[in-house]
Amino acid sequence: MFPSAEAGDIPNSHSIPSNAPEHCPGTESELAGKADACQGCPNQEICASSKPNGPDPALPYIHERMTSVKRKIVVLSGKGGVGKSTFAAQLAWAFAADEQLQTGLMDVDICGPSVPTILGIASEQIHSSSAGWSPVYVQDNLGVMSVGFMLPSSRDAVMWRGPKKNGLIAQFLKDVDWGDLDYLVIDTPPGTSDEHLSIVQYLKESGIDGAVLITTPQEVALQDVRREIDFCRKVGLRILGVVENMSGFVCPSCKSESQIFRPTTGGAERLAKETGIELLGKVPLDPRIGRSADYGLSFLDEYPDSPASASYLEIIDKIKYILGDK
Ligand SMILES: Nc1ncnc2c1ncn2[C@@H]1O[C@H](COP(=O)(O)OP(=O)(O)OP(=O)(O)O)[C@@H](O)[C@H]1O
Repeated sequence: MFPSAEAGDIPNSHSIPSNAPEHCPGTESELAGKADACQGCPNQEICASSKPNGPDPALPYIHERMTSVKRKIVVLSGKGGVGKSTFAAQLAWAFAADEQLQTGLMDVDICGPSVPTILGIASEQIHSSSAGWSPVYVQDNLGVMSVGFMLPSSRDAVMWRGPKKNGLIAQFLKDVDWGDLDYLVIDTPPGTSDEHLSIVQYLKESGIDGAVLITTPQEVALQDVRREIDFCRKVGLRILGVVENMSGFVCPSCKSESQIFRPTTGGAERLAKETGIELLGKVPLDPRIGRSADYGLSFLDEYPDSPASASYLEIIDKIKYILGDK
């Protein structure tokens, strides 16, 4: 059985102050307070005087484990509820549709793990062996790891502060026996918090291939995506592109499309132009996506001919193309 989530190292947390300049190296960096970007920053003196902690002892183990993962893709969103976990699941399912490809899905949304439900494996538990913790397998070539598997029930809340969350993420990266993976999709909580910084820090050496940003068309969601873009740029995380989710409603009967979020529809297009980031595509609002997720079924398999499936597949093809895998 799975060892307690309490166990393991508690790595250093690091942060970028909210009033940090562009290209802030972060308070844990050896360059804290000393980089060009720090000149004139109100935090410069504090950062320069605080001794950076030594390298995290988990890093070499993480690097060793991650050498057997070819591609690591992080799924981000500024706001909650925009469909990030649903997209991460479809992405993993689509990769795994090719039997030759080994895929992992890691859910680091520690306080709101929805991946086990979306993949229909919420009642599963994690087992450990001498090789590490075994992911839960949805099918032979699709393994999943989530804090959701460690909770007694889906009603139980995880109330952890940053260092404890970081400790679990380090364990997911170094102790999970993913085996050789072609793709590791990492689902994150909304916003830019400890979990995101940990992932970036822990995978710095092995490298993250890119981030996919999910948004809905409303301006409030787009504002948060701008912050997410700023975060990615500050930490040097490559952005593969933006996906506009719940973008219009296609009636399943008459196939006509209604713009639910008028007049802000098209916001992701504008944002993409404004920021020079690729708009990977738009996924329409389709109530069957929510139903499939609630029943733990792959929407792509259930409704392969739907406009939403066509959009998902087009977006996933673009991601593969950008990564040079197509
Ligand atoms: N295109 C879509 N059409 C209809 N429903 C959708 C669509 N995308 C996602 N949903 C539904 O919207 C809800 C929120 O999706 P999801 O849990 O993936 O969001 P999230 O961004 O990961 O949220 P959080 O970060 O707060 O966990 C779910 O019920 C999901 O089934």
